[in-house]
Amino acid sequence: MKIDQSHIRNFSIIAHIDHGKSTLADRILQLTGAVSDREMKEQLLDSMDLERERGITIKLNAVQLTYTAKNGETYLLHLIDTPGHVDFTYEVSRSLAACEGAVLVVDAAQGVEAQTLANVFLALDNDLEILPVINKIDLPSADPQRVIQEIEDIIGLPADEAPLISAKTGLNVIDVLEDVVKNVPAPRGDVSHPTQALIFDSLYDSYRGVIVFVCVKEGKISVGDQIKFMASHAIYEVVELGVRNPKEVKKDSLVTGEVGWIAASIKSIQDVHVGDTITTLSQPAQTQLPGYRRLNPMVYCGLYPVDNARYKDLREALEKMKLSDSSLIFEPETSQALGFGFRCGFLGLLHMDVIEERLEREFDLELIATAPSVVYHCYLTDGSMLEIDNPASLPGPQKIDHIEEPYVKASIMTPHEYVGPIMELCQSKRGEYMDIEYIDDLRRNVIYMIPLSEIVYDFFDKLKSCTKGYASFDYEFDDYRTSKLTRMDIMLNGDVVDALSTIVHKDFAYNRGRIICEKLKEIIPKQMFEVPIQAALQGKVIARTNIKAMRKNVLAKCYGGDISRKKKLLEKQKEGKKRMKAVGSVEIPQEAFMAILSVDDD
Ligand SMILES: Nc1nc2c(ncn2[C@@H]2O[C@H](COP(=O)(O)OP(=O)(O)OP(=O)(O)O)[C@@H](O)[C@H]2O)c(=O)[nH]1
Repeated sequence: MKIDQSHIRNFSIIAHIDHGKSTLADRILQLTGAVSDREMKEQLLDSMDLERERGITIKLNAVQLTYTAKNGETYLLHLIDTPGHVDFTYEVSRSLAACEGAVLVVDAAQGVEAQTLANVFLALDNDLEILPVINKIDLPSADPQRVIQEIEDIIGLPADEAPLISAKTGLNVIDVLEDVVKNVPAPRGDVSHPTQALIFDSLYDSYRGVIVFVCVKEGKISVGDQIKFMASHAIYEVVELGVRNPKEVKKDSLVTGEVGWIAASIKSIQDVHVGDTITTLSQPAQTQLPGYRRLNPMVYCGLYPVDNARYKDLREALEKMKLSDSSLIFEPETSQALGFGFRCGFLGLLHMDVIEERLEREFDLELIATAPSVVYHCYLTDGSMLEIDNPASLPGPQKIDHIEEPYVKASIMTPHEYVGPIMELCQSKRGEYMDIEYIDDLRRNVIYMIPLSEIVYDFFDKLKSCTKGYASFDYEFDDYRTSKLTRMDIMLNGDVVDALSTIVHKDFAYNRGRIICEKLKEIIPKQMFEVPIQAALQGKVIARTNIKAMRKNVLAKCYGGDISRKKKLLEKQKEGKKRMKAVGSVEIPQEAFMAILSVDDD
């Protein structure tokens, strides 16, 4: 069936985590008959195990649906799934750039939350028509009127006609589709123009090479066309292309307004970047679509195979992972303690966790991860600047003029009764007070400038515990500021373990040093001999303890993750000795490398 461009609707669903985005997507797939009820697996769009387990959406996916509206006309809908977490902001933004509209799902019991706002801003940046939808009205605690008022007051969108739905039961979901058909504009491009297709995702297929997901903004792409990736200048011939509905369907061409996949025997993984523009050599475009940027990772850590012989496997796994995730970066690194591995850069902490877990699960690797670090700007006395993403590579103090660290602007949305504890927490993390915004009678938005390195430590967990999980947190990079920073080394049995070095604020160094030594003492199992643990600043020992007692329960306090992280830790712990690394004469378990994170300064 041929459907005219005026009857195409490209849209995303955006929401704060857990407000029901995936559930709504499932219902829409069912309603449009894309999947039969029997085929319906819960949360079909979230295809990765890991996502399902964690209940977060990481990968983008796009499906083509046909929908016959109440006006009797048939529309072609492209539903583009966006990842929901702040770490994936760039991918969200790119996937939104492929759309003309966004369905904004707001939980009728929770109301507007931090990421609701963040996503709305991204949608506005991309000039999208935003359609609010109130979900979970089946819940006894639902208060749709209050939420409608919030959407109008906080976001400034008219919401009195927003569909009131239950994605769970399917109630009124059809109204969402009617809303999309009526209010989302058709794609604007022209099929006779030079071709411009936006890459918003890619994945690696071992038979066909890299599969690229695109939205054709202008012109068309056909099987056999020579295509060019405008940022990387690479040229390939299209072997196959098509759409997903959600099964893969092959087609002869993708025309303006369509969203689909392209296979072109792409073997070089470096050629494909999310956000880049594809054009054809027969109808070449002069300019790229706007918005492409290289991503700067915010958090780095070292990843090492437990078994050194698997270094090559780790490299291959990272290369493959990079295909579906252009924001991952890595380069070889060696550590005296851990051998050969990679320094990897991530967009944020969740991103790091997810990549690590996928590497272990999908590639059957056992990894040791070092504590995450941010990127410091180290200004030397000769006037030059070094970017330091690994504490071990910080030069000696006599060469350093000053060091700058990244600060983020943190917005914490919270019930008003937790404002006090949150301010105390932020203050203890070297935060600088900016503002408290009044949202409504019950809620406030607390804004602080905080060093990213403090968030990399145990900020999330602390925040959760001091607000009983009621606060939601969002951060964005602000700028670099000068701080009194220094490297703290940890010595085991007299040897510096490079993978345990951290960069710390001088005022906190003594306390942290002491706690880390204590913590390592708990975690590192008893050896055949007594092992001194020391913390040192520039060669000067500031804390010391000895390992000799029986091993204690590692879970008690180490690496204060949330429940799932603790479980992960427990599992790793069960595997026991396997995950040990012999460092000099001392066996160190994985937890030790993370323990330096969960340091209580109080
Ligand atoms: N009672 C009720 N529960 C719902 C409704 N819609 C979704 N849920 C539940 O809310 C939880 C979160 O729903 P998801 O669809 O996974 O939320 P999401 O926004 O996709 O979450 P992320 O993928 O983490 O961003 C699940 O347990 C759903 O079963 C609804 O209409 N009513």
